[in-house]
Amino acid sequence: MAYRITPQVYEKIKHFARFPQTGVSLRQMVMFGQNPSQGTLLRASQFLADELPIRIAHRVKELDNLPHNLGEMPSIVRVKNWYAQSFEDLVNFPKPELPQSIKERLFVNSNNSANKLPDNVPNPSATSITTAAKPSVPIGHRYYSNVDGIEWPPEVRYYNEKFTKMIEAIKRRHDPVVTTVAQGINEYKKHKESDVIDIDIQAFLDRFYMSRIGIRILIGQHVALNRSPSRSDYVGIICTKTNIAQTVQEAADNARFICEEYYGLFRAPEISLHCPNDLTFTYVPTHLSHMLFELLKNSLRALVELFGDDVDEYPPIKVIVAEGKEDITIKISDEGGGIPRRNIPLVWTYMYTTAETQTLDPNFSQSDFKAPMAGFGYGLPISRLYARYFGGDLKLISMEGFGTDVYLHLNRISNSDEPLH
Ligand SMILES: Nc1ncnc2c1ncn2[C@@H]1O[C@H](COP(=O)(O)OP(=O)(O)OP(=O)(O)O)[C@@H](O)[C@H]1O
Repeated sequence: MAYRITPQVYEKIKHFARFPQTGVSLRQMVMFGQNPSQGTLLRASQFLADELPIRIAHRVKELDNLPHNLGEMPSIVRVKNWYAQSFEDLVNFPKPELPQSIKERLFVNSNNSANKLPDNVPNPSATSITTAAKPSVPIGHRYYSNVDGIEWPPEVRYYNEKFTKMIEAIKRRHDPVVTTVAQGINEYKKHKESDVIDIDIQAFLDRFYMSRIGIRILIGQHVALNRSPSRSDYVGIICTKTNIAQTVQEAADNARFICEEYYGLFRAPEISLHCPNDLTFTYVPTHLSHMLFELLKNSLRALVELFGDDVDEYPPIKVIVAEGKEDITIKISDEGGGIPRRNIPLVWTYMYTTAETQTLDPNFSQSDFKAPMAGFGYGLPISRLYARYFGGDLKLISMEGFGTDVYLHLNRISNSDEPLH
């Protein structure tokens, strides 16, 4: 039977939505997650058991208050039900039953300054996402802190495993959120017979997808710490030695392959890379790959559409990586003809594409778009959210009639606050 939000659950959601969200920086996650004991993991699950329902409740509330009648579109209602269902799973999950002595030990180290995580600094990109950004609650030592030095009874491991399974299922339930919201926007556009996305809807989508990134990082990180055997250089999903040259090369190979398949080319345009081979930094490699792949795909497409699919050679795409104290910047330059200046603001809006629009299957349940060459108009705005998430940014400058330069700034200090609102 289809899930319905009961009035009691609604009341609870409203209650939770009154609490502020607590941000976690990349740096805090790295410091916390090194060789966690079962007790530390238990504290982390307690943090998530408090934090995730708050974040989810904020989203349900927002989905309820959408401008115009977007909230009534069937796909948006579907998404709201997923959020409410996950909220219920979290708040109904039983608290751990532990002997008193263990409970006491669990919080014993929490005032130990050696275990205290550094406070966040304001995210330099947060203000451009929302004008009403409130600072999130400092994480301090309340939640994530290492508790060690004792034998943890089997109940602790058992609880950690069950909790991990539950949040993994939530992550899976939310896999098709981006495509389903996109479907909802399509429904809305048809309804109002216009192609333009209102500014308020655009702002909602930025906040909504940004929050989704945060929730998925928290869950992904927790699952990885509980599940995966520890790999050197990795703390959960974060790699402390993310190699830029290697990541660009892999994204370039993938994008060129897709381009060759899509246009039936013998050889896709070349991509030349200027980057020290040993340049590494702390980042989530899957995010970096995703952004680079999307940007390179755009440049490849622009070149093939400008020069045609039957030329012997295209002007190569140049990828230049610069290492500053604060940022690592990756510039991608193509000679694909650029974008008319009038259209520049549009490239950051969702659903703006010059490719033939793809139809979205309403029952589509894949986690992300399965890489066609182009067609949803999500590549740039979503990549910018990923970049901003950890304090970076994405900028695009075009010379119409010549080509486009995209600057991907990645913040290497990585202690900026999560952009929550
Ligand atoms: N390097 C570029 N050169 C020329 N035009 C570009 C470039 N990058 C983006 N664009 C324009 O911006 C539009 C939006 O790009 P975006 O990456 O957001 O979506 P898309 O590539 O159309 O679809 P997808 O969701 O599959 O990424 C493109 O359709 C294209 O018209």
